[in-house]
Amino acid sequence: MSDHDLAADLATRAGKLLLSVRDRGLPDAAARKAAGDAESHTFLMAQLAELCPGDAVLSEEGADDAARLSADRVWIVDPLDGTREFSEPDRADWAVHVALWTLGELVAGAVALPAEGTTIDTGRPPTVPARAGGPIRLAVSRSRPPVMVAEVATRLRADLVPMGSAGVKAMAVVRGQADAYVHAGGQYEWDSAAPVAVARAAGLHTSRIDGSPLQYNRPSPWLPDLVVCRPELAEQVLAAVAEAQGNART
Ligand SMILES: Nc1ncnc2c1ncn2[C@@H]1O[C@H](COP(=O)(O)O)[C@@H](OP(=O)(O)O)[C@H]1O
Ligand SMILES: [Mg+2]
Repeated sequence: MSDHDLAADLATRAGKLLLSVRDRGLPDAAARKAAGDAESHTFLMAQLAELCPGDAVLSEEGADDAARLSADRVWIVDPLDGTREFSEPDRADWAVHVALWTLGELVAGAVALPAEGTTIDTGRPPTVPARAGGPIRLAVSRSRPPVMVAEVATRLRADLVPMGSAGVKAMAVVRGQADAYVHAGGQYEWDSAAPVAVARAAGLHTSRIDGSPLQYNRPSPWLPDLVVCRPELAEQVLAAVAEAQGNART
Protein backbone atom coordinates (compact mmCIF):
# COMPACT_ATOMS: atom_id res chain seq x y z
CA MET A 1 0.00 0.00 0.00
CA SER A 2 1.35 3.47 -0.84
CA ASP A 3 1.76 6.08 1.90
CA HIS A 4 -1.13 8.02 0.29
CA ASP A 5 -3.40 4.98 0.55
CA LEU A 6 -2.24 4.21 4.06
CA ALA A 7 -2.97 7.75 5.21
CA ALA A 8 -6.42 7.57 3.61
CA ASP A 9 -7.18 4.15 5.06
CA LEU A 10 -6.13 5.11 8.60
CA ALA A 11 -8.05 8.40 8.53
CA THR A 12 -11.16 6.69 7.15
CA ARG A 13 -11.10 3.91 9.73
CA ALA A 14 -10.47 6.34 12.61
CA GLY A 15 -13.44 8.33 11.29
CA LYS A 16 -15.69 5.25 11.38
CA LEU A 17 -14.61 4.63 14.95
CA LEU A 18 -15.51 8.22 15.80
CA LEU A 19 -18.97 7.80 14.26
CA SER A 20 -19.51 4.82 16.55
CA VAL A 21 -18.33 6.85 19.57
CA ARG A 22 -20.82 9.54 18.62
CA ASP A 23 -23.64 7.00 18.42
CA ARG A 24 -22.86 5.54 21.82
CA GLY A 25 -25.23 7.79 23.76
CA LEU A 26 -22.56 9.33 25.98
CA PRO A 27 -24.07 11.65 28.59
CA ASP A 28 -22.76 15.05 27.47
CA ALA A 29 -20.48 17.01 25.16
CA ALA A 30 -17.48 16.71 27.50
CA ALA A 31 -17.78 12.92 27.52
CA ARG A 32 -18.09 12.83 23.71
CA LYS A 33 -15.00 15.04 23.31
CA ALA A 34 -12.91 12.98 25.73
CA ALA A 35 -13.90 9.62 24.26
CA GLY A 36 -13.48 10.81 20.67
CA ASP A 37 -10.00 12.27 21.21
CA ALA A 38 -8.75 9.31 23.24
CA GLU A 39 -10.18 6.44 21.20
CA SER A 40 -9.19 7.79 17.81
CA HIS A 41 -5.67 8.52 19.09
CA THR A 42 -5.31 5.02 20.58
CA PHE A 43 -6.50 3.45 17.31
CA LEU A 44 -4.10 5.47 15.15
CA MET A 45 -1.12 4.86 17.43
CA ALA A 46 -1.75 1.11 17.48
CA GLN A 47 -2.14 0.94 13.70
CA LEU A 48 0.99 3.00 13.03
CA ALA A 49 3.01 0.94 15.52
CA GLU A 50 1.91 -2.25 13.76
CA LEU A 51 2.13 -1.10 10.14
CA CYS A 52 5.08 1.33 10.32
CA PRO A 53 7.07 0.29 13.38
CA GLY A 54 10.14 2.36 12.48
CA ASP A 55 8.27 5.63 12.01
CA ALA A 56 7.88 8.42 14.57
CA VAL A 57 4.49 9.95 15.38
CA LEU A 58 3.46 13.43 16.49
CA SER A 59 -0.17 13.37 17.67
CA GLU A 60 -2.25 16.03 19.33
CA GLU A 61 -3.23 13.53 21.98
CA GLY A 62 0.17 11.93 22.64
CA ALA A 63 3.27 12.99 24.57
CA ASP A 64 5.78 14.62 22.23
CA ASP A 65 8.91 12.53 21.76
CA ALA A 66 12.03 14.44 20.69
CA ALA A 67 13.14 11.35 18.76
CA ARG A 68 10.91 12.60 15.93
CA LEU A 69 13.41 15.43 15.31
CA SER A 70 16.03 12.97 14.07
CA ALA A 71 13.60 10.53 12.39
CA ASP A 72 13.36 10.26 8.59
CA ARG A 73 9.62 9.55 8.58
CA VAL A 74 7.18 11.23 10.98
CA TRP A 75 3.40 10.82 10.96
CA ILE A 76 1.67 14.02 12.08
CA VAL A 77 -1.87 13.20 13.17
CA ASP A 78 -4.85 14.96 14.66
CA PRO A 79 -7.13 12.11 15.73
CA LEU A 80 -10.12 14.48 15.96
CA ASP A 81 -10.00 18.00 14.57
CA GLY A 82 -13.04 20.09 15.33
CA THR A 83 -13.57 18.37 18.66
CA ARG A 84 -16.15 20.95 19.68
CA GLU A 85 -18.25 20.33 16.57
CA PHE A 86 -17.92 16.54 17.00
CA SER A 87 -19.46 16.92 20.44
CA GLU A 88 -22.51 18.80 19.11
CA PRO A 89 -25.22 16.54 17.70
CA ASP A 90 -25.83 16.71 13.94
CA ARG A 91 -22.77 18.81 13.01
CA ALA A 92 -20.61 17.43 10.19
CA ASP A 93 -17.69 19.89 10.43
CA TRP A 94 -15.09 17.72 12.13
CA ALA A 95 -12.30 15.61 10.66
CA VAL A 96 -9.44 13.15 11.12
CA HIS A 97 -6.00 14.27 9.91
CA VAL A 98 -3.20 11.86 8.97
CA ALA A 99 -0.04 13.25 7.31
CA LEU A 100 3.42 11.87 6.62
CA TRP A 101 6.50 14.10 6.76
CA THR A 102 9.69 12.76 5.22
CA LEU A 103 13.06 14.51 5.20
CA GLY A 104 11.74 18.06 5.35
CA GLU A 105 8.50 17.77 3.36
CA LEU A 106 4.92 16.63 3.73
CA VAL A 107 4.80 13.72 1.29
CA ALA A 108 1.36 12.19 1.92
CA GLY A 109 -1.79 13.01 3.78
CA ALA A 110 -5.48 12.44 4.15
CA VAL A 111 -8.38 14.33 5.69
CA ALA A 112 -11.39 12.18 6.57
CA LEU A 113 -14.76 13.89 6.83
CA PRO A 114 -16.53 10.98 8.53
CA ALA A 115 -19.96 12.55 8.90
CA GLU A 116 -19.97 13.07 5.11
CA GLY A 117 -18.59 9.59 4.40
CA THR A 118 -15.67 11.13 2.48
CA THR A 119 -11.88 11.05 2.71
CA ILE A 120 -9.71 13.30 0.55
CA ASP A 121 -6.06 12.31 0.13
CA THR A 122 -2.87 13.24 -1.65
CA GLY A 123 -2.93 10.14 -3.87
CA ARG A 124 -6.02 11.17 -5.81
CA PRO A 125 -6.36 14.89 -5.26
CA PRO A 126 -9.65 16.21 -6.62
CA THR A 127 -9.81 18.83 -9.34
CA VAL A 128 -10.67 22.13 -7.72
CA PRO A 129 -13.87 23.38 -9.39
CA ALA A 130 -13.77 26.69 -11.28
CA ARG A 131 -14.73 29.65 -9.14
CA ALA A 132 -18.31 30.79 -9.39
CA GLY A 133 -18.84 34.55 -9.66
CA GLY A 134 -19.64 36.71 -6.66
CA PRO A 135 -17.69 37.74 -3.58
CA ILE A 136 -14.71 35.75 -2.35
CA ARG A 137 -15.82 33.21 0.29
CA LEU A 138 -13.42 33.20 3.23
CA ALA A 139 -13.59 30.15 5.53
CA VAL A 140 -12.99 31.08 9.16
CA SER A 141 -13.06 29.44 12.57
CA ARG A 142 -16.61 29.21 13.86
CA SER A 143 -15.69 29.33 17.54
CA ARG A 144 -12.48 31.43 17.51
CA PRO A 145 -12.63 33.75 14.49
CA PRO A 146 -9.44 35.85 14.52
CA VAL A 147 -10.11 39.61 14.50
CA MET A 148 -7.57 39.91 11.70
CA VAL A 149 -9.62 37.64 9.43
CA ALA A 150 -12.65 39.92 9.74
CA GLU A 151 -10.42 42.80 8.62
CA VAL A 152 -9.12 40.74 5.72
CA ALA A 153 -12.71 40.02 4.70
CA THR A 154 -13.54 43.74 4.75
CA ARG A 155 -10.55 44.53 2.55
CA LEU A 156 -11.39 41.75 0.08
CA ARG A 157 -15.14 42.50 0.22
CA ALA A 158 -15.36 38.81 1.03
CA ASP A 159 -18.14 36.84 2.70
CA LEU A 160 -17.06 35.04 5.87
CA VAL A 161 -18.05 31.35 5.99
CA PRO A 162 -17.72 30.13 9.60
CA MET A 163 -17.14 26.43 10.15
CA GLY A 164 -15.37 24.11 12.57
CA SER A 165 -12.11 22.19 11.97
CA ALA A 166 -9.02 23.26 10.05
CA GLY A 167 -9.36 20.15 7.89
CA VAL A 168 -12.95 20.94 6.99
CA LYS A 169 -12.05 24.53 6.08
CA ALA A 170 -9.09 23.52 3.92
CA MET A 171 -11.20 20.83 2.22
CA ALA A 172 -13.92 23.44 1.62
CA VAL A 173 -11.36 25.31 -0.52
CA VAL A 174 -10.29 22.06 -2.24
CA ARG A 175 -13.94 21.26 -3.00
CA GLY A 176 -14.81 24.77 -4.21
CA GLN A 177 -17.16 25.52 -1.28
CA ALA A 178 -14.86 28.38 -0.19
CA ASP A 179 -12.12 30.31 -1.96
CA ALA A 180 -9.67 30.85 0.90
CA TYR A 181 -9.01 29.83 4.51
CA VAL A 182 -7.05 32.25 6.69
CA HIS A 183 -6.18 31.62 10.34
CA ALA A 184 -3.99 33.44 12.85
CA GLY A 185 -3.38 33.52 16.56
CA GLY A 186 -2.98 29.85 17.33
CA GLN A 187 -2.75 26.33 15.94
CA TYR A 188 -0.40 23.36 16.05
CA GLU A 189 1.27 21.31 13.32
CA TRP A 190 -1.35 18.55 13.61
CA ASP A 191 -4.14 21.02 12.87
CA SER A 192 -2.75 21.87 9.44
CA ALA A 193 -0.30 19.15 8.27
CA ALA A 194 -2.75 16.79 6.54
CA PRO A 195 -5.04 19.60 5.28
CA VAL A 196 -2.03 21.42 3.81
CA ALA A 197 -0.62 18.24 2.23
CA VAL A 198 -3.97 17.60 0.49
CA ALA A 199 -4.43 21.27 -0.47
CA ARG A 200 -0.95 21.35 -2.05
CA ALA A 201 -1.62 18.11 -3.94
CA ALA A 202 -4.80 19.73 -5.32
CA GLY A 203 -2.73 22.70 -6.56
CA LEU A 204 -3.78 25.27 -3.98
CA HIS A 205 -1.57 27.96 -2.46
CA THR A 206 -0.48 27.19 1.12
CA SER A 207 1.74 29.40 3.31
CA ARG A 208 2.11 31.25 6.57
CA ILE A 209 0.22 34.55 6.62
CA ASP A 210 3.47 36.41 5.80
CA GLY A 211 3.81 34.29 2.65
CA SER A 212 6.68 32.17 4.01
CA PRO A 213 6.51 28.36 3.74
CA LEU A 214 4.68 26.23 6.28
CA GLN A 215 7.27 23.91 7.80
CA TYR A 216 6.62 20.77 9.80
CA ASN A 217 8.35 18.52 12.32
CA ARG A 218 9.94 21.53 14.01
CA PRO A 219 11.10 21.35 17.64
CA SER A 220 7.98 23.21 18.75
CA PRO A 221 4.74 22.04 17.09
CA TRP A 222 3.23 25.54 17.48
CA LEU A 223 2.32 26.77 13.99
CA PRO A 224 -0.13 29.55 14.67
CA ASP A 225 -1.24 30.85 11.26
CA LEU A 226 -1.83 29.84 7.69
CA VAL A 227 -3.35 30.72 4.34
CA VAL A 228 -4.88 28.10 2.06
CA CYS A 229 -6.40 29.56 -1.08
CA ARG A 230 -6.97 29.27 -4.77
CA PRO A 231 -3.60 30.10 -6.40
CA GLU A 232 -5.01 32.97 -8.42
CA LEU A 233 -6.12 34.70 -5.19
CA ALA A 234 -2.86 34.24 -3.26
CA GLU A 235 -1.33 37.63 -4.01
CA GLN A 236 -4.57 39.45 -3.20
CA VAL A 237 -5.20 37.52 0.01
CA LEU A 238 -1.61 37.94 1.29
CA ALA A 239 -1.73 41.68 0.50
CA ALA A 240 -5.00 42.00 2.43
CA VAL A 241 -3.47 40.13 5.38
CA ALA A 242 -0.43 42.43 5.36
CA GLU A 243 -2.67 45.51 5.30
CA ALA A 244 -4.88 44.15 8.08
CA GLN A 245 -1.83 43.45 10.24
CA GLY A 246 -0.31 46.86 9.51
CA ASN A 247 -3.60 48.42 10.55
CA ALA A 248 -3.65 46.41 13.79
CA ARG A 249 -0.17 47.71 14.67
CA THR A 250 -1.01 51.39 14.13
N1 LIG B 1 -6.05 30.21 18.96
C1 LIG B 1 -5.85 28.88 18.92
N2 LIG B 1 -4.93 28.28 19.71
C2 LIG B 1 -4.74 26.95 19.66
N3 LIG B 1 -5.39 26.11 18.82
C3 LIG B 1 -6.33 26.66 18.02
C4 LIG B 1 -6.60 28.07 18.03
N4 LIG B 1 -7.57 28.31 17.11
C5 LIG B 1 -7.90 27.12 16.57
N5 LIG B 1 -7.15 26.13 17.11
C6 LIG B 1 -7.24 24.68 16.81
O1 LIG B 1 -7.36 24.51 15.42
C7 LIG B 1 -8.35 23.51 15.13
C8 LIG B 1 -9.42 24.14 14.26
O2 LIG B 1 -10.04 25.17 15.00
P1 LIG B 1 -11.38 25.87 14.50
O3 LIG B 1 -12.40 24.79 14.41
O4 LIG B 1 -11.67 26.90 15.54
O5 LIG B 1 -11.03 26.45 13.17
C9 LIG B 1 -8.92 23.03 16.47
O6 LIG B 1 -8.29 21.80 16.76
P2 LIG B 1 -8.95 20.63 17.68
O7 LIG B 1 -10.40 20.58 17.41
O8 LIG B 1 -8.20 19.44 17.22
O9 LIG B 1 -8.63 21.03 19.08
C10 LIG B 1 -8.51 24.14 17.43
O10 LIG B 1 -8.23 23.69 18.73
MG1 LIG C 1 -7.00 20.04 15.65
